[in-house]
Amino acid sequence: MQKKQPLLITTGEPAGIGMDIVLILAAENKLQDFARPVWVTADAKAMQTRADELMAAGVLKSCPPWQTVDVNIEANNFLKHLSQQGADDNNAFILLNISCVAPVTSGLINISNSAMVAKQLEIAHKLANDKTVAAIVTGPLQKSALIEAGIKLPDGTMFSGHTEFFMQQSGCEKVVMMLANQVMKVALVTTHLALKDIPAAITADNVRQTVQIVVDDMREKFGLAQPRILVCGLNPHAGEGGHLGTEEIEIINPVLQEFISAGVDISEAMPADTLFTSRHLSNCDAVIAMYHDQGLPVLKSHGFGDTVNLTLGLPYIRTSVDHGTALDLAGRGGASATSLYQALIMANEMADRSIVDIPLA
Ligand SMILES: NC(=O)c1ccc[n+]([C@@H]2O[C@H](COP(=O)([O-])OP(=O)(O)OC[C@H]3O[C@@H](n4cnc5c(N)ncnc54)[C@H](O)[C@@H]3O)[C@@H](O)[C@H]2O)c1
Ligand SMILES: N[C@H](C(=O)O)[C@H](O)COP(=O)(O)O
Repeated sequence: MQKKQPLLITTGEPAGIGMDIVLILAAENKLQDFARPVWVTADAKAMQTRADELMAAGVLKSCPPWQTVDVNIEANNFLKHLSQQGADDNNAFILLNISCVAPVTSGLINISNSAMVAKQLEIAHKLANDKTVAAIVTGPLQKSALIEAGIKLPDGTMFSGHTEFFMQQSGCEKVVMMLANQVMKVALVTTHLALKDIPAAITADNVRQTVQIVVDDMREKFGLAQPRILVCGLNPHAGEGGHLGTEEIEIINPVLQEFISAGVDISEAMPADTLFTSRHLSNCDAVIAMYHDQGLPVLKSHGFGDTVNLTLGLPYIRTSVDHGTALDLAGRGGASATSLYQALIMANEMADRSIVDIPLA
């Protein structure tokens, strides 16, 4: 029987809950809900230790079955490289082993292991870019650990997140971070920026590229022919007619008018405080917010744990959990795997909708 391409999960920071949530889904047989193999990047020894800890904590009744293979990313044919190691799909997942240099302690960051986290992202990009895997589903990483370890983005600037890493590694000029749950979808014009740097990043080009990517991907990835989009202003009361800031008048609205004239169902800049009310949300498919903490706290207050983070505008599918490394919970229990499960469902649906899905021989 021909199989579909795998979903690849990166477990991210080994001291965080990335491995815990994979093990929880595997133990509940939820990784088998997709008609696709599931591959997981992690350190094999650390995964076994984490499973032992979770069994001791009573979170897992037994150790879920997985198969470990070593990763040679330089292999011309990655599938052949795996099959030469006897990889098969009779287990909950295939663990692509990427070794940590230092022992892993649950809940305790060791920046010596940050290179292993970065390696997971490089491997994920390569396998998604050459269509060996159907989609990347990322677990949480600790941005500060990568920064403190001296790991940079591909362009040599400070590491700031998966979104920026995959954008640069793919050679994209712009991608869009969107978080989605049952209540709303929120896309951001700017991502991981200090608050003081945001006004300068709200340029006509940035707003235009963001709207275009959101419109295109709402059509392609969510199957909405005419998405209804509402846009937040940058300033309180969307600038109060220019008395509380002029970005709406000078930058944001002229760009939005271009889209309105072209027939896109999009608002002008609206006061963010009242945009996020049920009257408006019930009549829109996506909100565009100007910056991270304008949109995400509202969204996460309506479904933290059931939200998916996705990157629009990439040449491949990437979804992610909505939470961070939760160091306080790693190896102890209490971590919910629901966001990872939702991220897998969304990635699988997008891959099924995509025409690039190639059956494996
Ligand atoms: N996808 C990602 O890679 C991602 C996303 C958000 C934050 N982060 C990073 O994670 C690190 C820690 O960030 P933070 O402390 O702000 O956020 P966090 O999400 O790690 O933790 C916030 C709170 O939520 C709880 N929590 C988080 N995930 C949970 C889960 N699955 N189940 C139950 N409770 C959960 C934690 O215990 C904590 O109390 C930072 O370095 C941040 O940059 C990474
Ligand atoms: N902004 C994301 C959130 O709050 O969930 C998170 O920092 C992860 O971002 P990346 O996917 O770019 O790592």
